[in-house]
Amino acid sequence: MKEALLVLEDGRTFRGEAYGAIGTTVGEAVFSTGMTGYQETLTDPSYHRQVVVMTAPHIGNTGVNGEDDESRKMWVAGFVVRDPARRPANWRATGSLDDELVAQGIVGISGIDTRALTRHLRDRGAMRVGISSELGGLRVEEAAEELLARVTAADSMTGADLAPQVSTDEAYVVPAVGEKRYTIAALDLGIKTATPRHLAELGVETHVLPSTATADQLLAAGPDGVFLSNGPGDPAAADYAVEAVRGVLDARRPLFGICFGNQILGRALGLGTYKLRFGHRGLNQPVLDRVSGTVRVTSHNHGFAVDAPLDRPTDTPYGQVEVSHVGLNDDVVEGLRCLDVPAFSVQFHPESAAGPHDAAPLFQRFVDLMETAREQGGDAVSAPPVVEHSTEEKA
Ligand SMILES: NC(=O)CC[C@H](N)C(=O)O
Repeated sequence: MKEALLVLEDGRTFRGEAYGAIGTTVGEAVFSTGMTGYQETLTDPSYHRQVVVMTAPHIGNTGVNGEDDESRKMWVAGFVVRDPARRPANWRATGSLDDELVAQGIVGISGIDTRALTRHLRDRGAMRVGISSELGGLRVEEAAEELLARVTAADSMTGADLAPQVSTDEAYVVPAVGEKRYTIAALDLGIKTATPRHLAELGVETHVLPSTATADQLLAAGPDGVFLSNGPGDPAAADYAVEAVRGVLDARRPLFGICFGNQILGRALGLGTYKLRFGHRGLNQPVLDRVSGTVRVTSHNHGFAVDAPLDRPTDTPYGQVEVSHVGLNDDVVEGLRCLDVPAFSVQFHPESAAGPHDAAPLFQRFVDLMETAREQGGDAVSAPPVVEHSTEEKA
């Protein structure tokens, strides 16, 4: 076993064993409470520059497979686990997680008391961290000191503009499954593969455009709607996306955003965003859908949130917006619904990769909005329809 070290920016140090690629890495320490779905987590572009601590104690049990990647590669800056599986066992497995981490150069650490580490992050907040498995014969104290210097020199997540680093360089199209009924433009701020796949099943052809696409570029092909994806970094740093969204709102095209997209819509409307102390990352976050009165158990991965009053609609240059969804653990804004333009968004993940399917009907809500726009002809459409979908529909 090769020794490895984890050092948090406040100096707290954990000793463990090298896991995945040998090396040194720094990033923002965050914890995910998902019991499953590590492959989707590792390949979710929203985790770019984050070192993910898994609270589930056994990781790697089902290995990796050729179907569950959410993008072209693993994006996490580092991976922290307690007890890696010694060998994978699953009918879909094509390899072991450990080998895949090595192949993709992801530095990890195992044998960590992830409960103690998570409690520390929960109490003190997300912070910068370093992992190193190249201690170079130094005493642990010396190695920890060296690593701490690298951690405190690293960029913080606040103010980080990361979407262009993960976005596609070239536009591409994901065709509809079966008959094509709608065409949308998707702003790729860090899109996951499951998203266009869900839309495709509803007859939607998705034209994925790079993160820096302008409103004119998004609207060039005359799409039925515009989609804003999830993505890494601080929404306060993505002014180009805010500008693009304002152009889409001006054009009154139906618009749906998720996660980073929710934050960007919020900013486009003039709302602020702020950094949560330790964020929401996991698969079982309860969210109240205030429009339908339903509680949905949802998949989350966010460290920032929109700042908006919960008790009344807010006046914006685009009319009024109300908070449509609220996190039941902490009253964080989890969704926005414009009342005077055809736009809405959620902070969580209806593509549910990984996670429960409770929120999948939101894609249908986007389709309903595009259908209404088509029937009424652009300008007449205002608020997204209030629809009560049963959770079985998509399960
Ligand atoms: N999954 C996401 O889109 C994350 C959005 C943003 N980077 C945050 O941390 O809040």
